[in-house]
Amino acid sequence: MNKKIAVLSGDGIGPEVTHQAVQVLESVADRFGHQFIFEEALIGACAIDQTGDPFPQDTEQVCRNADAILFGAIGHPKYDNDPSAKVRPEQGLLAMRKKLGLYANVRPVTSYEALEDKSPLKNEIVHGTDFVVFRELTGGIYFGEPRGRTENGATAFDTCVYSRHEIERIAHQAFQAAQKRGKHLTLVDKANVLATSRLWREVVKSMAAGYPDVELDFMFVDNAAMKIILNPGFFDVILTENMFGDIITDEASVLAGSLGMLPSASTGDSYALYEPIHGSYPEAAGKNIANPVGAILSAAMLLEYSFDMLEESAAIREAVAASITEGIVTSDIDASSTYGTTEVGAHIISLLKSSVSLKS
Ligand SMILES: NC(=O)c1ccc[n+]([C@@H]2O[C@H](COP(=O)([O-])OP(=O)(O)OC[C@H]3O[C@@H](n4cnc5c(N)ncnc54)[C@H](O)[C@@H]3O)[C@@H](O)[C@H]2O)c1
Ligand SMILES: CC(C)[C@H](C(=O)O)[C@@H](O)C(=O)O
Ligand SMILES: [Mg+2]
Repeated sequence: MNKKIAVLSGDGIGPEVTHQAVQVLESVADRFGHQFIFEEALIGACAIDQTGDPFPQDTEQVCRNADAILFGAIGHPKYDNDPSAKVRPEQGLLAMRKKLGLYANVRPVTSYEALEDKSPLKNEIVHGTDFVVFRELTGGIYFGEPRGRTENGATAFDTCVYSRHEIERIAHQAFQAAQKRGKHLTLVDKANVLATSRLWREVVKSMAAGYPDVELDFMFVDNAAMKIILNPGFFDVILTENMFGDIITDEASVLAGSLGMLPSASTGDSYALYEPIHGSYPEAAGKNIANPVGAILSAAMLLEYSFDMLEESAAIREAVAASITEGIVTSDIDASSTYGTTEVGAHIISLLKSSVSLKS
């Protein structure tokens, strides 16, 4: 198959981990007889430096022309530490999500048996963790208007807005995912306080009759933050709004071993983008210590979701799991490890090659 992939590496560790994901995709193409054409484009702080715009028109066009988009991470301390900055890297990411209509962010959370002993949590808690978070990505407090400061600057305000339509379209996806998995959907919200959460509850409840085989329950986000760590086995599919989903998935990454482990798919009606859930981890940039697994597993999601290449994506997941079992991991997973980003990526590729040649 011939496919065009837009590659937006971004800032900090973004280029390092994305490079490993691209190498993995090249290796898949080689072994399975596909042709992937990669087109790079700027986003985030590096785009501001070169064009003044965190999501330039050229980048948008590259995304629209591609069959799928692979994204790294954006963000730079010079903006994080300057609250008065008018243009920020994060605006590029948010503009991209909004303009491309990427409303459903799917974040799978799985634990690895080989990492249970290294977890700060007890083995029996981490063991068998396997749930997926459907995070709404283009609404809520991230985008609501009005937002800003009063004239004298003494007060700031953001607005959380959700419409029935925005809730329904992602809720259908979460119900359908639950039907294919453990048939259990949990809506995480703050309906005891927020009007938007009460609308989420009303809409999702009204849809439940269409999915009679799915058990639906509701949990307040503060309780969910605790239960995810205490009893992750309770969860199968979590559906939640934009900001709650952002926060609980960083927390959930502890179950997988590190924030560097979790991949995601950001999908809409016309485009799909794949991104590790972590940020640009500026302290690690250029040091060859970032965990590339979240980016590599995002490439596996890309093959599965956008290209329907199930065998290819499974091969990547198996190679990642085997590499972890062999202890070839970065230092965020095992502090005594001497393997860096490139060594872990190269090892996953070597496992991928040998597993494919064994099968053929
Ligand atoms: N999607 C994105 O592009 C995205 C996501 C989150 C944060 N950010 C941006 O990234 C910058 C840094 O933010 P932050 O420090 O809060 O979040 P971060 O995700 O970059 O890093 C937080 C911590 O997670 C760990 N970590 C993250 N990725 C890792 C990896 N691949 N391997 C090993 N450990 C990893 C590190 O301990 C790090 O200190 C900010 O500018 C922020 O706005 C961007
Ligand atoms: C950088 C930031 C805007 C972004 C978000 O909050 O969505 C990030 O944390 C993420 O998880 O992708
Ligand atoms: Mg986040």
